[in-house]
Amino acid sequence: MTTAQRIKEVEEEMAKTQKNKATNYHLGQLKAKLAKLRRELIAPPGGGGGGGPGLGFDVARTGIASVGFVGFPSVGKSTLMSKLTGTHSEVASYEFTTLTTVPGTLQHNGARIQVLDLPGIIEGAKDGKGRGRQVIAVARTCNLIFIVLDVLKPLNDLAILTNELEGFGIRLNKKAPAITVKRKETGGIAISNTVPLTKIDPDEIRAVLSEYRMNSCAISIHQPDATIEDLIDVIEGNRVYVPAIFVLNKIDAISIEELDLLYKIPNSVPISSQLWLNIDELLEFMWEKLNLVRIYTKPRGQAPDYSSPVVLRRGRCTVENFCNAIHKDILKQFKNAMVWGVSAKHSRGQKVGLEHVLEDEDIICIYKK
Ligand SMILES: Nc1nc2c(ncn2[C@@H]2O[C@H](COP(=O)(O)OP(=O)(O)OP(=O)(O)O)[C@@H](O)[C@H]2O)c(=O)[nH]1
Ligand SMILES: [K+]
Ligand SMILES: [Mg+2]
Repeated sequence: MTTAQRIKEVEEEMAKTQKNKATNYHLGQLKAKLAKLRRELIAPPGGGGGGGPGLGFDVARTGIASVGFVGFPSVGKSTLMSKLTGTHSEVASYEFTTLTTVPGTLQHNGARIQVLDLPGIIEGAKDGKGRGRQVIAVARTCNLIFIVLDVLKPLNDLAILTNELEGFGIRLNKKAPAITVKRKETGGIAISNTVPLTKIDPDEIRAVLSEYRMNSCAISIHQPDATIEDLIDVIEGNRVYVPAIFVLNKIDAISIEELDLLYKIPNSVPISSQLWLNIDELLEFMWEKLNLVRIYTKPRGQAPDYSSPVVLRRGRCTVENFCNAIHKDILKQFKNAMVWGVSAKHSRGQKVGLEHVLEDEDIICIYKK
């Protein structure tokens, strides 16, 4: 039996098992089995798949961050990408016009952002239908995913696409679960929680641990709504947590009343890529989700240069990161720096060292030895 067939078997078994106190253990086992099978698809034993060479389309990565376009065929991904970046990507009314990754770049708030137009995917993509697995493998490496949807049937399509990406270890708009798992040599299983748990059952936890042959370990849960899926994610460990925007395209085809309803979908932006409607809102939301930090450089005794910020990623935006982003030799000559803006303690500025964490739109002046 192929992995895909075994996955299907487990899924069928899950579908016919009613969820109650008595079946919690069994369902926990099945969920863990499923995760282990899916792992074989993400990174097949013996290599040759997953994030490794061969799977995914090779594109040179440029810019400070990348945005990948995922969606069903003909929802307007290439129309949007071509107009956003000025790079040509074939547009046509037939499905599967785009057959490979088409990269383009976009300048926004002084940052160079790579945009990856991808082939359309269909249900079953993660299990090997069409080029789906290659598309999803590229999406896994992006800093932001645009899920492009046809405004006429957004919710159903969104559910299918989210499920496809989840099957490949991608979690959209989610934080890594606040669960720690410590494996031990002996001592059995210890489960502790710092908050009351509402969605996870001890039987399920034991079933999952047994399925992973983890007979001695300490599980500690710090999140009230933690689920068994969250625990499995932590045990599997190869999940990526990627922000996503649900781009509802082709609003030129619907009425204003219908448009009002769409605004209720979280993380979504309605647009028309063809008539270029509401693209400013999309770009603003993109910027917010990318979580980038702009730093303006101020030469000694001069005004700051607001025209070309150094753009860093949040989480990697210390003064040291800033220096490295300019030139690797700067670190050797670094004495200290003055910083003005949100990260500075005083409005008149603060003298800081390499470990100081910068904030968006801070101004920095570097002093050399
Ligand atoms: N009405 C309307 N049509 C659009 C819009 N954006 C794209 N289209 C049309 O939708 C069709 C598909 O557009 P593409 O940009 O090729 O779609 P795609 O998602 O890249 O398609 P694949 O590469 O085949 O997956 C074309 O006929 C476009 O002209 C829009 O905002 N409104
Ligand atoms: K198309
Ligand atoms: Mg296309």
